[in-house]
Amino acid sequence: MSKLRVAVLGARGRIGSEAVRAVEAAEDMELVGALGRGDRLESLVDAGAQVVVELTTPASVMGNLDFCVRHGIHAVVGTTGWTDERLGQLSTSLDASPETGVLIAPNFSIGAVLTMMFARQAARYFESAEVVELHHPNKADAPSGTAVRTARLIAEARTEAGCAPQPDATLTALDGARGADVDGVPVHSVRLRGLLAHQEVLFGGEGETLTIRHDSLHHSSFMPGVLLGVRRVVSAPGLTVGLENFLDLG
Ligand SMILES: NC(=O)C1=CN([C@@H]2O[C@H](COP(=O)(O)OP(=O)(O)OC[C@H]3O[C@@H](n4cnc5c(N)ncnc54)[C@H](OP(=O)(O)O)[C@@H]3O)[C@@H](O)[C@H]2O)C=CC1
Ligand SMILES: O=C(O)C1=N[C@H](C(=O)O)C[C@H](O)C1
Repeated sequence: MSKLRVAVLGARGRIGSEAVRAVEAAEDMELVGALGRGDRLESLVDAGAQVVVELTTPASVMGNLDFCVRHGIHAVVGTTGWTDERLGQLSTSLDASPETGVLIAPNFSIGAVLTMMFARQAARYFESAEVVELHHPNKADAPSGTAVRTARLIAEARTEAGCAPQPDATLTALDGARGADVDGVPVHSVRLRGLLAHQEVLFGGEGETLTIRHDSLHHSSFMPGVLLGVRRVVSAPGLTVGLENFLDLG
């Protein structure tokens, strides 16, 4: 069987360099490109890349994906910064290239994906829900893409179930004391030397709380998800948001 021809964008970054090693080690893949800032995207076409793994910055990702979609190169995207407007823009460009697949994965680690799924499941049963994400201090953005996605899934589940808005009678004395409001769910960001990527989802009801916690302790935690995304995106045309769509979660 022929190997999948894969290129990594952001190849010298923290997660990109790990992805380069993971693709090189995968028996069913061939690394045909490892691009950093300033490298020519045209080299992806010259190298015959079938799938790009996009791990750059929110400022670069849209331009890179525009190029990939226009050239029929599938993409597995871990880069953050996704708004409804950006997703709409990407969907529109995919309409013109209907055989191309793009996976946006807010988090590639299986534990983080399960955290999001469990949080969505729990959301309707508790009056209160808050998300605390904790990351290394070099992270480019806050809140994390994972935390925003988690909060949105919680909010959607609560709306579908007809839940009332969360109780909160606090008068805040300082801006930011209650975190960022993501569709009615407070999201708090911690940046601390020594950490990598961590998240707690806190639920509260009458006389009880539930905490779901996930810890990524090394960038290797994201690699099985990256490789799964690469293998599956080639037969998933259009836009897929969330690695859970490629997992059998029962
Ligand atoms: N979905 C997931 O599971 C995960 C997602 N992420 C996300 O991935 C992204 C990268 O994170 P991280 O590796 O920590 O960040 P880094 O800053 O370590 O890496 C980003 C890399 O992208 C390079 N870059 C910037 N613009 C371009 C471009 N146009 N073309 C090619 N390369 C470019 C940067 O180069 P230079 O340094 O020269 O600017 C840098 O080497 C973030 O959005 C992060 O949140 C991270 C971990 C897991
Ligand atoms: O920048 C990181 O490190 C990470 N970014 C992603 C996010 O913003 O959710 C995924 C993971 O949390 C690591």
